[in-house]
Amino acid sequence: MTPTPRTDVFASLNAAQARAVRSNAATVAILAGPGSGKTHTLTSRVVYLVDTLGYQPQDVIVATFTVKAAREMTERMGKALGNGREKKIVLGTFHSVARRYLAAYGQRIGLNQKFGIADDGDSRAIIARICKRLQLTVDPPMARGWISKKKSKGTELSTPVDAKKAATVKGAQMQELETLYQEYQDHLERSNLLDYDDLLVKCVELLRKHPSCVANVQAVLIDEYQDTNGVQYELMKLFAQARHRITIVGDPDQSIYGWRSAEIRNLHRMLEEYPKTDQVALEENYRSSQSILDLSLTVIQQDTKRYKKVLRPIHNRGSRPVLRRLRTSAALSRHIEHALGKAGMAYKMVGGFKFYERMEIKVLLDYLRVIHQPENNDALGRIINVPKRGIGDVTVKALIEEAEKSSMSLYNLLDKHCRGDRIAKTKIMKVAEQKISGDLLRLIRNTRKRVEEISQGTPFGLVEMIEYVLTQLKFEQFITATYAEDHETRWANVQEFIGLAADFVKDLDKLGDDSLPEIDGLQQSKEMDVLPKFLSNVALASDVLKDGDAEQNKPLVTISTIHAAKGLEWPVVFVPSAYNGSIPHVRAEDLDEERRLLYVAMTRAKTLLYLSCPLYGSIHGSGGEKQELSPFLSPVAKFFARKGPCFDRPVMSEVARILQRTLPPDETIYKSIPPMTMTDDDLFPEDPEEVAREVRKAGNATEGFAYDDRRPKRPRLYGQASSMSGEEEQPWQKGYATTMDQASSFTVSKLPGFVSAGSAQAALAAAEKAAQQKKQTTQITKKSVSSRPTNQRSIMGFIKPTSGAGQPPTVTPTATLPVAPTTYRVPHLPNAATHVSKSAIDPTLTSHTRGAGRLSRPTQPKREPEEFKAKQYTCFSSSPTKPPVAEGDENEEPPEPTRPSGSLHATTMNMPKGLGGGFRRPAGLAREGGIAPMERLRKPFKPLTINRN
Ligand SMILES: Nc1ncnc2c1ncn2[C@@H]1O[C@H](COP(=O)(O)OP(=O)(O)OP(=O)(O)O)[C@@H](O)[C@H]1O
Repeated sequence: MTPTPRTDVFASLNAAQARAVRSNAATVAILAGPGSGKTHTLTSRVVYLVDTLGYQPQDVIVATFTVKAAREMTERMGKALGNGREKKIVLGTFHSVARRYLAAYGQRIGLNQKFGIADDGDSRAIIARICKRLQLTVDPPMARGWISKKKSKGTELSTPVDAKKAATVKGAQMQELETLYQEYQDHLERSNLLDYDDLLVKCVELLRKHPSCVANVQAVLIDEYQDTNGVQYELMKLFAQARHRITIVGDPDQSIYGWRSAEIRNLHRMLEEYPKTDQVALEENYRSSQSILDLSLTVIQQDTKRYKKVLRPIHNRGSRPVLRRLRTSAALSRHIEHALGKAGMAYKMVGGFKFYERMEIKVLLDYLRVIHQPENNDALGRIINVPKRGIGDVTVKALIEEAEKSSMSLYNLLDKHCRGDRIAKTKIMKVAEQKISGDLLRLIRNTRKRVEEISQGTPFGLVEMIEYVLTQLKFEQFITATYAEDHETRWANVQEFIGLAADFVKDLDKLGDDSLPEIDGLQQSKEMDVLPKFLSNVALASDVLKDGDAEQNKPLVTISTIHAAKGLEWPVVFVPSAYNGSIPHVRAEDLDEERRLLYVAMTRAKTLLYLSCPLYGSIHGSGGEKQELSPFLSPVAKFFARKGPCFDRPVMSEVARILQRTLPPDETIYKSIPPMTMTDDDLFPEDPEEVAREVRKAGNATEGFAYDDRRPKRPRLYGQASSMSGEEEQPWQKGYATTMDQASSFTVSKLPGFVSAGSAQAALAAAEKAAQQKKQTTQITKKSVSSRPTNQRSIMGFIKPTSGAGQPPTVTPTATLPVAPTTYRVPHLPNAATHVSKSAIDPTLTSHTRGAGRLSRPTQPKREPEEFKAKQYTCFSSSPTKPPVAEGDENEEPPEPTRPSGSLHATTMNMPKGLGGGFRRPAGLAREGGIAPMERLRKPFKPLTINRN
């Protein structure tokens, strides 16, 4: 078939990017800083390999770090390749590509083709149960981390760090860990389950023993290479074993997954193992303003051991990044969500609590898992009493033990027993028989039977199956009876789940079958059912594009963990809680990784960057004590502005220029701002302490006086309509799409961790319906021979820490903002359409006062404590205002705040939850002091925040 007309892949590439794309070397390493177009270059290389060199798309493997990156690449390649050729590329996360190989060829290494995936929750539960049963003294979360590290290290790498760590695990404890490891593996095997690490380990085993499975592979390309771990490195080599053609892109400065066994040394390994690697350095940053880039570099350059590299901004200086001292600034996403909800601004949550980890969704998924794989004892154990069937935890445990003793699956044991074949004649079995024979087994049996009948033409797809299960279980009644307070929201989640399943089925058609290409003489097992594909997608999806929202391109604020923000970009970025204890996190083991994390956060911003640090912490997070600015920021704090820019025309023009968008007329920009409203960043004082002192001096520090750092009675700057979303706006369109072209929508997870407008709508509808029902009824229930040209710097700059000679630091350590060399180019982008409209303010807007300088501070009105108390409010990055500390009383215990502080990033200690790790989870709706669910549900645009991490 003749490919359809394609776009010129080189049109959107600079010289270095183009060189990387057309490199003839077998191995190519593109290592560059943030925003330099690594992902864009990698994608373009795939297009070049297929379109120009004529590689068959199905002979190319592309491994990305997230599901979202995989989708975006597919989309971009689709536009460039045409004829749906992108669907044939074997593209996905390491885990999903490994799963595809195991599904197709796993039987060669003895895998049952119908293997399931044990997700994090499953692994945690299995380990905890073994620890309890064998009375092990090891901490289950620590043990789980140990097992995962042992698997993800790969077989080729053993490091001094690991040896040192192993020495700290004493003899007896090591013995326990080994026993636990063995038991855990045995259990997974019996249940025909593979955990995430196993997917990679087993795929390594398969490809070592059966290289023929990848005999067709012409090229392997890896995104975000700095975050690959040992076993992923081995897998990369094995994928490429036929022709050894590998292209990697990465940035050591953005290595933030050390806590998940990522090996920053994989880069050395690759350059040593493939000495002829063509190294390409990309030195231009297309994303951020010069000021943002310069300040981000001052942060990362504090790490003297890092690989230095050049990164030049192509954009103008832009507005100076802001570092705000606020009296309080709660990192808890809940406060931010609340403030956004209050302002009527739509938002989405990324990297938080996973959608499919919500109880009602988990239960449904477990039913589907048992239907697909009845031998999954864990899943069956979890649903045996949901909805309630009168079987307690002790009985469930005893039943699982009984099944393990009888060397059969719990399902088979119960099934045989209830059919009269009484293998185990225990009392437990009798109890189980009485309580479950009626519905559970029948439901599983009937559903499986219906699935088998599909081949005979019965329409019983995934959605029908879910609906059938819901009806049989009377699930809505069960939700209503069990979760009295937030049943509408939970039922709305169930509706959302059905919608996601429907989308998945549609996507299978749209994105194509993910089966592997046929290789001559090699037989593959084919996955015929949608259910196993859906289940593995759920288990492997960490963040997926929600097509609906992308299509509607809804403007949304994104609240995200820093880890989940990796690879993405936004016009404006806020980083709250930049204090010592939050970043670096108080429990962090690797300070350099924490610094890199802050660097990743800062370099996501295109035009405006705000960081904030609270003066005081919370009682739970930091004992209510005075907070110190993050040590990564304190040496460079003087370079930041103390408050944000005033959004006057010059600033807005600069923003438009950097974003390469047309600047809308004043009318559009300021239409939602009430007359006489200032666009200065004066909602909070520059120095909250100074204000407090002045207020006290003025005699307002009366007993019990609550200091308020808000300006009195200031109209809101945001309204229902955002200027960026104005209909008149005509966004600049590039001839290609990259990572962030759909910034406002693509981080919306298809399955986990998001709150979509659909869900909110469904919740509202459900709330309404429930309210009506209530009225009527009563309650129911990476050395090298370089081929690089002379004008390209060596990539070895990444490997050898330099002393600075020959590699001028980007930022000069003076108290003025680092000035860019005059050789910096003012952006010249082929498609840039920066039209700055007339400079005069539209006459109809003359009534708007936009502040141009420092404003005099209004006098703080004297307030009575009770009056203040009643007016406390939560704003973006703020927790409720605390009462003042009277002079002389600074050492006194501060009053207890109402909310604990938390951070929106994971640390080296976040993985083992039992060690106190894990993201702090904002309270659920039902938590005391929270927002009443019904009240939230009744408000339009009121987002849901239930059970989110
Ligand atoms: N040659 C180019 N001309 C214009 N814009 C470009 C070019 N190359 C990349 N960009 C733009 O720069 C931005 C960053 O690109 P990309 O996401 O590929 O960078 P990256 O190096 O992968 O970033 P990070 O490491 O931070 O994830 C994108 O908005 C992309 O459109």
